[in-house]
Amino acid sequence: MSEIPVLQVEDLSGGYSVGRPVLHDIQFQVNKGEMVGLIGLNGAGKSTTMKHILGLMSPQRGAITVQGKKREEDAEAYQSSLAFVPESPLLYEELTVREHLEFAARAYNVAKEDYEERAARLLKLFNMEEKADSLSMHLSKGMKQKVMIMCAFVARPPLYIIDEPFLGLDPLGIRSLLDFMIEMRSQGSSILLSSHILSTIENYCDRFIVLHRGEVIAQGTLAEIAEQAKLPGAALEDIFYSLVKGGD
Ligand SMILES: Nc1ncnc2c1ncn2[C@@H]1O[C@H](COP(=O)(O)OP(=O)(O)OP(=O)(O)O)[C@@H](O)[C@H]1O
Repeated sequence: MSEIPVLQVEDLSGGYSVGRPVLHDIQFQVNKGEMVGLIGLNGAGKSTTMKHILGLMSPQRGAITVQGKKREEDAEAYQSSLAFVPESPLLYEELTVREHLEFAARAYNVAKEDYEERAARLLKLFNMEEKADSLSMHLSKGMKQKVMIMCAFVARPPLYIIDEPFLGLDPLGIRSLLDFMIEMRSQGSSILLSSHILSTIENYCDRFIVLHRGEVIAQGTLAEIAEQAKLPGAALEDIFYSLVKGGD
């Protein structure tokens, strides 16, 4: 028997006002231990899809399940199964980096020893040891983004929802993030990642979902979407360009 998907989005339609959906019958899943890239032009509906998954918006039609459960069935279990890294950092100005990590660990009921080990490793990996006791208002933009990323990874939920994480990160930070995501995936975590940096995610994601004007116009492995675009062997950027042009 196959395992239930960690995330299942079924026939999702939704948007910001009733009668004017931005998303139309979105259908995809993320399985255990998979990293899936959500790609699309500005305004395609990537963040709106993520807001629905996070429970910040309610579907107008369709359903979303995380580990087989809808948010309405058990909001606490649903919410603790996922961590979100937003596109723009949202931090408490008067808290230090370490206090943010502690706060995240407490919210996800992480045991003290696990927290200490994870926090030390993340601070080192993201080159933030020297800033651990700095207030977040004294951090650079990229450092703030690193705090959001570290808070998600300190929690270690089964599912990560990561919205355009590379903007503002330096090349070392990008590499650290990619390596860490690979490690989490190899330990069975699932990741839904949106990014415009197609050449970066091309070699890291197991599958891709191409959103265009609120619809999924293609999905599958690189080889599968290349087939759908009739461009076997092409790079993700060329496949994407061709699919989006064809979708207009
Ligand atoms: N708060 C909002 N109120 C009304 N409409 C919105 C709101 N946020 C986004 N939209 C609309 O929803 C559609 C999808 O936007 P969304 O932010 O999901 O796109 P995106 O794929 O994440 O784009 P980007 O790559 O620019 O981040 C767009 O038409 C946008 O104008």
